[in-house]
Amino acid sequence: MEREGNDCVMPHNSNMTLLNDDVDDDQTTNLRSTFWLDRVGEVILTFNSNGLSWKLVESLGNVATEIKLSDVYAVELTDQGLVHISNIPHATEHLLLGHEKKMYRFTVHGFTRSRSQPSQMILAEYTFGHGNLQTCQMWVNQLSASLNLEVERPKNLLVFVHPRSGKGTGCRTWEAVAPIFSRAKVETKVIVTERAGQAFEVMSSIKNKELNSYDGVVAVGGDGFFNEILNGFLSPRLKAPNPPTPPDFLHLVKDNGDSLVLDEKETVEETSNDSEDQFPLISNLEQSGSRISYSCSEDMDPEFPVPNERFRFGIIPSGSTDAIVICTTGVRDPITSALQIVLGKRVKLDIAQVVRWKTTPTSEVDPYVRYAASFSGYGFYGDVITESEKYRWMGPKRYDYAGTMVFLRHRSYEAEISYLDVESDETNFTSKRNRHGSLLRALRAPHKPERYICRVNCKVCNEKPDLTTTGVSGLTPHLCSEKRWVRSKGRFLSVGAAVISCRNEKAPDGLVADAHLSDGLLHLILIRDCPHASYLWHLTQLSRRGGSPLNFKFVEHHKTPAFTFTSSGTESVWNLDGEIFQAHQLSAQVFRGLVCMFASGPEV
Ligand SMILES: Nc1ncnc2c1ncn2[C@@H]1O[C@H](COP(=O)(O)OP(=O)(O)OP(=O)(O)O)[C@@H](O)[C@H]1O
Repeated sequence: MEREGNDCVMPHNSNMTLLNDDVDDDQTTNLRSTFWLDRVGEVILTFNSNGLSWKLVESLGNVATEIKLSDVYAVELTDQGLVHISNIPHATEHLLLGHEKKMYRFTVHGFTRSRSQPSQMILAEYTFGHGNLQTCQMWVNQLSASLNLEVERPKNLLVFVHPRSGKGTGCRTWEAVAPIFSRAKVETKVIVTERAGQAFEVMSSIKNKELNSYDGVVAVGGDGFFNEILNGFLSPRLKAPNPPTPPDFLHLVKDNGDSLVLDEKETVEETSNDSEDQFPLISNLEQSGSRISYSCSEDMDPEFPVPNERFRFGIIPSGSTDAIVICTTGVRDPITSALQIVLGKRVKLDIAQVVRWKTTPTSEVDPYVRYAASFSGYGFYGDVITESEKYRWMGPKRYDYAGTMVFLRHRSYEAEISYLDVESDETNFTSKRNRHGSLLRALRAPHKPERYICRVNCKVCNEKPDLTTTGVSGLTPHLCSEKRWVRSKGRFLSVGAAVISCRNEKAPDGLVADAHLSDGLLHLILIRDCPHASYLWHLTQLSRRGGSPLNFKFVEHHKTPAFTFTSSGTESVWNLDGEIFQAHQLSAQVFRGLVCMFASGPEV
């Protein structure tokens, strides 16, 4: 057997770090053996609390290659088979010559990161060969036992696949990532939908007991499909009060004799306060006289607490826009999504509650609640989604076509919007927000170029909410008082409320570059009627990385936890997470970090 050279080859795009022997010796070594690493050569393999590291036996240097246990998603004992045993730099030559040996083997599955796109995770596997089966088995047992201690990782998932989403590749996308789940020993119950609304029905009718047997739900599809699953989950389980509204808005609704309208001080029955520690803002509802309650159906199906830290949502992108997955994982990549799911990543996501009071100007008041994870938009956005439905056969290109058609029409709409003003009152941003000067600046100056971008371990999102500040669902009566409501009336080309930045391929920085995944604020963007050319300029800025789409006189940008909308005309089409939503009059609020995603946030 030839051993030539002593260089160690780092896998392409490796995220592995270099260790020297001194560092290694400081760790408690669990195992150390000599193996043949496929395509590298004979190595000394060490397993310690840091993870796995290996070093070529004949290496003159003392560097080793390492992979952290947290970056390993599976370990498998493979059949006896061939291992390429040649050392570098002549490996290619030997591989071509078929320099290999039959051995017992085990494979460690992990990932590396793309150099050009740090959020993108690339599958990596390392196959170690040994003459003794028991040695391989012992390593596999030890590594598997350590992986089992990673309690955040899911074991059982409900997976919905939308076969027709995007370019109609939902099933193929799932087939491409399914081996990652089986290698990681994650059980999956897969439902391939046959029609719109099916995932909603399954999620809303599934018994809490069964839902509890899953660690989460995965959507293989686009934003609209995720929205459907989210609504199916929340609609029967989250009993939250309606959004706060200005007094005249409520009167308007009440005057119409609607008995379902909750008074702001009315208390919804509560059965548990488990969420208090994890979601202080949401538990703060109680302080404002309103409470979240959990459902408990008549046949004594156990309650399912919402919010719920354990139960998470995953998205494997296969849609037309995939803005939610880009914002939560950093890329539009099924492999990255699958890895973040099996590795048990977690990030909290704000959810907007949108209550439609009237569908059309003449319809009866009939409150209807929907939830949105990314965006709600009226005017231009509603028209584009309506127009695009006519061209579904075009696939994702329908949005370009519909967008152009709607832009050319240049329609504006008369409407009245009221929003809770939390930006102008500095006394509200006490304690923590004051201590983070940059956060305060980011809240005060919507048009300032300085942007505090949401990223992995985001300070803004992780900031413990201050109960005296603006709170999402924890709005105090003080914050909802009349003087806090600011009214904007006129003709608008569009009215938009972004929950997250909504980054996508058409708008690389998103609609609002400095929006956060869970800061408890909506970004209300009002585009007032303006010349066609000015609007084009705004749209052009949206499509450019580093553009300033909000820096126009005809654009209003308000960070707010709640707003109301009343159309003064007959048009009533909204776009909720990419789906049509008819609403002549609505109110909305955001719940901070209401759901948890299997994602780590973007590496920007
Ligand atoms: N089997 C199915 N056939 C037709 N429509 C379906 C099916 N399953 C789900 N849907 C619906 O299709 C809609 C769009 O799904 P999805 O978001 O995955 O696709 P998309 O191409 O990205 O569209 P969008 O851009 O609207 O998000 C969802 O609202 C969902 O309810």
